[in-house]
Amino acid sequence: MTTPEILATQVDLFGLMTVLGEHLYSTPFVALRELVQNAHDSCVRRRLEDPAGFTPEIRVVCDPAAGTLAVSDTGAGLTRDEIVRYLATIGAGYTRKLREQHGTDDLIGLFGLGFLSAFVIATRVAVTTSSYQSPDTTLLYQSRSGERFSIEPAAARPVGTTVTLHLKDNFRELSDESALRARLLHYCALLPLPVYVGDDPVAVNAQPAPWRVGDAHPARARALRLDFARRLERRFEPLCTLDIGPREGTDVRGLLWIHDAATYGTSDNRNLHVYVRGMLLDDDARELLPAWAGFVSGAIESAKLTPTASREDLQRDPAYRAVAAAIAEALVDGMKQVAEREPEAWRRVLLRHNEALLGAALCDDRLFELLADELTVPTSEGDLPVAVVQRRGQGKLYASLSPRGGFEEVLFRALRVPVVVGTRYGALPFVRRHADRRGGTVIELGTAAGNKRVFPPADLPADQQAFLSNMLTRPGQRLIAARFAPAELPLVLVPDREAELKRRVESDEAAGRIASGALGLMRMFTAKIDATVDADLYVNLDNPAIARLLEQRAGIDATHPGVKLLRALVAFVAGASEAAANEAEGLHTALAEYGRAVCELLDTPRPAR
Ligand SMILES: Nc1ncnc2c1ncn2[C@@H]1O[C@H](COP(=O)(O)OP(=O)(O)OP(=O)(O)O)[C@@H](O)[C@H]1O
Repeated sequence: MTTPEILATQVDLFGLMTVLGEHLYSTPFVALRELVQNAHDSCVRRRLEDPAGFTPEIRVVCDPAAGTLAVSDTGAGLTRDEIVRYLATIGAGYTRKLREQHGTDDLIGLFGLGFLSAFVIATRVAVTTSSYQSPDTTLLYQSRSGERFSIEPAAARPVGTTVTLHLKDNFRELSDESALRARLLHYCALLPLPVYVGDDPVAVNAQPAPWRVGDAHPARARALRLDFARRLERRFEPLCTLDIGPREGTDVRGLLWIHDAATYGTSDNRNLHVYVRGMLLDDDARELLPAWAGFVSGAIESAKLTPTASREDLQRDPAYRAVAAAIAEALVDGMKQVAEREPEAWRRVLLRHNEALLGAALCDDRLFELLADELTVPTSEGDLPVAVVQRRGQGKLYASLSPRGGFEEVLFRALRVPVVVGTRYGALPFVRRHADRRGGTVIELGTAAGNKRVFPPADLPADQQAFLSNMLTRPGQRLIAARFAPAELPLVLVPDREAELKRRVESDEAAGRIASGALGLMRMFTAKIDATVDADLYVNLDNPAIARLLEQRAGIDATHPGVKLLRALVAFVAGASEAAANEAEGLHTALAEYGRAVCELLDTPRPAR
């Protein structure tokens, strides 16, 4: 048996850097975050190991002319041995050891990788450091690629560390102070230690997170929250804020805000900043917000969330799910509170996000209860609350499923009853839920069941039925005798939507528009549709003109001006429907017939009164 050869795995540092720079982090700029985080951890270390007279401070200074960026801290510093063992050893760090020793939750570093990301944005990295363990010694670490490095004595400095990056050309914007400040504001908003930029005496994170501030006057607390939201929100003006307070089973705290910009039902402008131990981990954790909350942004912190190695994503573990559940709860509770305490803001929320809220109310029963009387649904008479639609429909909620104004419009405009536009986002399900919860009947116009309710059929002897049919219908129309309101409306033509579809699918034109496979399938379906009737003509027996027509039927034929006028009316009401919209010819004939009938009536001497 031969002894196996034992070899050490080689690390291609250049390859590893490419993975880090291009794949592990969403943007190489997060190197800045990593350096600030190291400075923070170093201050925590000093507080634990050498607290006497220690004032923690982190300062980030840039020099646009030189293209450099330097992150300084007053932390523990590093000895020569520590530089080699921790700073320059990938996957190792003192931070992890410190956490294990002290069981502290304050430290951020975990993986021993972060420092490496500096080489993704810098051509050269220089670190001057003086350890509290040997304050008389200052060392300079330098490296171009992270692969090889030098250590040499340097001019004395106070205990602490300064990491200077000579930025690559494409990352030079970090040497611009305002760009730097904007990024730091996001990264460090919740960091408990002060982070200064340049020689500014005020820290970028001087304003504490609102949920960490003790009891403030309600108006001041509200202003603080809005101010915090404004600083973090990049796209929208915050309209109002909602607190995420402590809840059982999770440590999540934070703030949500509703955008002061209109959304549609399907708009998804969700955004969530997630901080873990004060550092921004994920600036787009939208999945933690409920899917219906397309109009909400926020910032949260939780020490229970575990970052993935990229530290820009979160592990989808039970803690993650608990945080998501707590956020959803807080959002619903928060909306209730805004409704109660901030009527002006609430009015704006409803105005801006009515359509999205229709969808939201369907996803959460408590939201439904909150919003049922506040939201409006689109109707033929404009946007109206469901209760109003119901009142004007005398207890019934009429909804149309047709995308364009059809017979429903003619009929219901005559009745002055609003019809819900059932094809718009959330409208019909919301109305149905409303009827379920608050009572009421939804009548879906255009469906067989709906039509039966709107036009209750009436008995008519066969000969009278045949007479009306001969006088008023053209081929393809079926006459149905009915009694319906308003009595002033003599007839309504209701196109058969399935027959309409059959005609469209089977037309030559469709062959060009629909992929042939799909067309074949659709034709199999439409072949079963009886298209001999393409519209039902509901004739209103309660209408005086129809009643008179029936009374005088013995002396009337199709040339009678009264019949011509009614036939023209059929064409006019058909004109409002989609099917007939293309039948310009039919409308034209009807207009001519209408004109002739009027002339005949004018020419007929009126009986003396
Ligand atoms: N500014 C600093 N002051 C003192 N020590 C530092 C500093 N920066 C880095 N170090 C040391 O170098 C080690 C490695 O840093 P690195 O950023 O690579 O990893 P980490 O911070 O431990 O973990 P993570 O990859 O999760 O950030 C740290 O654990 C710390 O011991």
